[in-house]
Amino acid sequence: MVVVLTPYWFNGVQKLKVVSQSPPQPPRGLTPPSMQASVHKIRCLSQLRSKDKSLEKYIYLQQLKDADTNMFYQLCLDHMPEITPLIYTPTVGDACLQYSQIFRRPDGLFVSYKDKGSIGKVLRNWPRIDEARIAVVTDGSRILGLGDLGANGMPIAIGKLSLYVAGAGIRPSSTVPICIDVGTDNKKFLEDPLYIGLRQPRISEAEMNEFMEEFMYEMSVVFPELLIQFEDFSTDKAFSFLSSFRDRYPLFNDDIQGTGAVVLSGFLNAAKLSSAASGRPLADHRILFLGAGSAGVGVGMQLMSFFKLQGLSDEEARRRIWLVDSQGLIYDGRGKLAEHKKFFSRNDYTGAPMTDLVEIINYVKPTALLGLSTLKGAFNQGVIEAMSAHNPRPILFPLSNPVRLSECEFHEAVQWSRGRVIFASGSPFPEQQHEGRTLYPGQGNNMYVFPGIGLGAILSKAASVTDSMIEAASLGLADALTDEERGLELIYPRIERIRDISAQIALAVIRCAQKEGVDRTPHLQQLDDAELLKHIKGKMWNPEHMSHL
Ligand SMILES: NC(=O)C1=CN([C@@H]2O[C@H](COP(=O)(O)OP(=O)(O)OC[C@H]3O[C@@H](n4cnc5c(N)ncnc54)[C@H](OP(=O)(O)O)[C@@H]3O)[C@@H](O)[C@H]2O)C=CC1
Ligand SMILES: CC(=O)C(=O)O
Ligand SMILES: [Mg+2]
Repeated sequence: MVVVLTPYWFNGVQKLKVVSQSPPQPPRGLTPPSMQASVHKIRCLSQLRSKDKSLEKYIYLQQLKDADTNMFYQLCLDHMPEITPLIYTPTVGDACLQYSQIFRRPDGLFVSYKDKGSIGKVLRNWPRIDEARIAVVTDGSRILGLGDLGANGMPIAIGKLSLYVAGAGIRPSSTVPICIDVGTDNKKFLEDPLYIGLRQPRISEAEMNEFMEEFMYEMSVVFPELLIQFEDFSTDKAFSFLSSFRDRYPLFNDDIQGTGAVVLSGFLNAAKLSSAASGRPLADHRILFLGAGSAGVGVGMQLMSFFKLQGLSDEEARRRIWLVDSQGLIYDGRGKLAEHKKFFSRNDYTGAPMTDLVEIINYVKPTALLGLSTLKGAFNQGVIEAMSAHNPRPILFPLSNPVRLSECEFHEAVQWSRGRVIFASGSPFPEQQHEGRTLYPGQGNNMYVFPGIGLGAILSKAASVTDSMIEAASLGLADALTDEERGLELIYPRIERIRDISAQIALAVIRCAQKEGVDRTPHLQQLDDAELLKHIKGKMWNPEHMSHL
C-alpha cells in the first residue's frame, strides 16, 4: 500500500487529503496471470540458492538489483546473514578480482585521470544529481587485503552502498558509487585484454594530490548535499586525504574511522567478558596489533578512547598499545618509520628487533591480539596457545578481509584456546560447538557502523564528520546489545537487527553533531530522543512490493 496526498477544495481553500492506493497495476497482458509478491520472493530466493558458487550468486543479485531494486532489497532485509556475505565481504573481493570478466553493464561513476581539468563535466553526467546524498569513493589502490585492483575496485563502492540502503534505509537513488581510475600497478590487470580500466601505471603522488584537489572541489560544487566515504585507498593516501579534506568537506574514511569505531565497540564488550574471567581491571588491558596500516593505526587511535573512558590520560592510553608490522615490533630504536607508525612507536623497548609473534606476545603479555595484516594463518596454534597461557579469556580479533586472508579461522581459535576465546573477525565464520556449548563468532566489520554514521550525518546535514561523532557511533553500537545477546556472550548485535542499530547510531551521531555545532538542521534540535528516533526511522526507505510488475 502506498500513501498519496490528493488536493481538494474546501470553502474556496485548497487542502490535501491522505488516501491509500495500491501500487499502479501494469497493463493487462504484460505480466503472467498468476503473480503474487510473496510467491515471487520465494522464486527469487530459490533462483539465488540454486547457484553453487558465491560469485554466481553475486552476479545473480546484481542483476536482480538492476531489474527489480525493491525485490533485491526485500531479500537483503529478510535474509541479512545469508545475503550480506554475497554482496559484501568475502564475495565482493572475488567480484573485484574478476570484475573485468564478469562486467555486464556500467554501474556507478568512473572518474579517470583523462578527465583532469574537466572532472565537473563528468560528475554532471550523473543522472540523479539532485537526489544524491552519499558517495563511496575508492581509487582501487587497496581493495580489502587484495592490493591494487585499479578500476576493478568499483564493486567495493557498490557493495558498501547496498549496505547503506539495506542497513540504514538510505534511498537507492541517493547513492553514488565512484571509482577514481588513475592507473594501476597491477601488472596482471595491465596485461589482461579484458581489463576495464586505464592501461597505465598509477600517477605520481604529486599528480594524485592535484587530481584529488580538483575532484573534491568539483564534488562539492556538483553535489552540494553529499557526504563522502573514502574507501580502500592505500594507507599513505588514506591518511593524507583524510587529513587534507576533512575540515573542508563532509567526509570520513571508513577504513580508518569506521573500522576504529566498530572495533572499539566490540572491544568494550569483549573486555568486560575478559575482565570478568580474569579479575583484571578494564584499565589494565594491553592490546597488541599485527598490522600497522590504515586499519591497524586507525583502530589503535580509536581504542585509546577505551582507556580514556577508564580514566587514563592520553599518554597512559597510548602506552597500552603495541604495533607489529612486517619488520616486527615497532619501536623508536628500529630505524626510520613511516609517518603513520610513529605515534605508537615504543620508546620503552631498546633491545634487538623482535619479529617472532610468540616472542612478542611473551614480552608484551597482551590481553587482546588484533590482526589487520592481511597475513593468513598468522594467528597459528603457537600464537593462540601463547595468548591463552596469559589470559583465561583471550581476546582474538583476526580482522583482515576477505576470509582467505583472515589471521585465523573461528574453529581454530576455539580449538587452540579450548573454547575460551572471545572472537571477532572481519569476514563471517560459522558458529562452533564446544563441549556441548554453541560458541558464536562476532563480525568486527565496519558494516555495523558506517550505515548509521552516514544516516546521522545526512539527516543532520553535518558540515563535517568529527572524531566525537565517530566515537558516539561506536558507543551507540556497544550499547545496542540486547539482554539475550549479552546472555549468549555476543559482542556485536545480530546483523538481522541492523536497521534498529543504525537508527540508534544515527541518533547518537546527530546528537553529537548538534553538541559540536556542525549540524545544519535546527528543527531536529527541538526534538527529544524518542521523537528524534521516530523521525530517523520515518526517514528510512523501505522496499515496496512488486514495484516492477
Ligand atoms: N574488519 C574490518 O572492518 C576491516 C578490515 N580491514 C582489513 O585490514 C587489512 C589491512 O588493511 P590496511 O591497514 O589498509 O592495509 P595495509 O596494507 O596498509 O596494512 C597492512 C599492515 O600489515 C603489515 N603486514 C604485512 N605483512 C606482514 C607480516 N608478514 N607480518 C606482520 N605484519 C605484516 C604491513 O606491514 P608494513 O607496514 O611493514 O608493510 C602493514 O602494516 C586488510 O585485509 C583489510 O581488508 C580494513 C578495514 C576494515
Ligand atoms: C571492511 C573493509 O572496509 C575492508 O576490509 O577494507
Ligand atoms: Mg575498506
